Amino acid sequence: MALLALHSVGKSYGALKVIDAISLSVAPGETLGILGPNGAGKTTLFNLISGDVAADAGRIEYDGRDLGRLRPHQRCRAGVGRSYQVPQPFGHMTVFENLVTAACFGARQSEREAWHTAHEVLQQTGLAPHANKAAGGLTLLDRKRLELARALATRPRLLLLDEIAGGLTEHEARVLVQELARIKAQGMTILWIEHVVHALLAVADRLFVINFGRELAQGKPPDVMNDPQVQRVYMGMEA
Ligand SMILES: Nc1ncnc2c1ncn2[C@@H]1O[C@H](COP(=O)(O)OP(=O)(O)OP(=O)(O)O)[C@@H](O)[C@H]1O
Repeated sequence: MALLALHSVGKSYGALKVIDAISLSVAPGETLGILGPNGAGKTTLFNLISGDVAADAGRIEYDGRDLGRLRPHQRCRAGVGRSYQVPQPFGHMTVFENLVTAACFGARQSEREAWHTAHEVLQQTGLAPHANKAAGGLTLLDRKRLELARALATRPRLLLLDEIAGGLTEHEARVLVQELARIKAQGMTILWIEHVVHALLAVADRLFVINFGRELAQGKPPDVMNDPQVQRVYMGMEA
């Protein structure tokens, strides 16, 4: 059974259909990469899954359960963790405190459990040397890592990553990809929006391409990348 399934999900803002009858599913342990031009509706899709925005059509099932009635914090506690395109740490708090907060509120852990989780996630994401630094003073790579770490500290089964490699150097993106590959190898189910295509291709099992809120293509990465419609719309190449 799929861990996440969207059935004809839709969202409009006034006359603008931002998400139009999207159906997709993600199997446990699978990484689905989401591609699409700017403004295609990718972040809105995440907002619908995390509950930041309410769908006005269709059904979203997580682990066989209708997410529709759950508020964002309830979805998080059910195991849906996410990162944001623009990192959103508590800047005045340390990295460690940010992780403890995520574990306490996102996973309902006791303070003791949350400390344990924070230590584990610091190791997992390479942030241990920065544990006592204020989150607001981190480099872009470390802010991206913290965004990933905060999502992991909520103890998700499904991880939604929104442009986690955006703005990084080639080397930094490679480091992040290695971290994500390790997380995936531990069995995490991942939905990853990314414009840095080579980073996405290094981890994704399947790709899903959105254009104007609709599905343009989905399937195995080589098939999708060679699809003439995808090449024309997404990469600006003539078929
Ligand atoms: N709250 C809102 N009110 C009105 N329009 C919105 C709102 N949120 C998003 N939109 C519009 O919906 C469309 C899709 O936006 P979205 O952020 O989901 O795209 P995206 O694919 O994530 O883009 P990018 O790759 O640039 O991050 C855009 O036209 C955007 O302007």
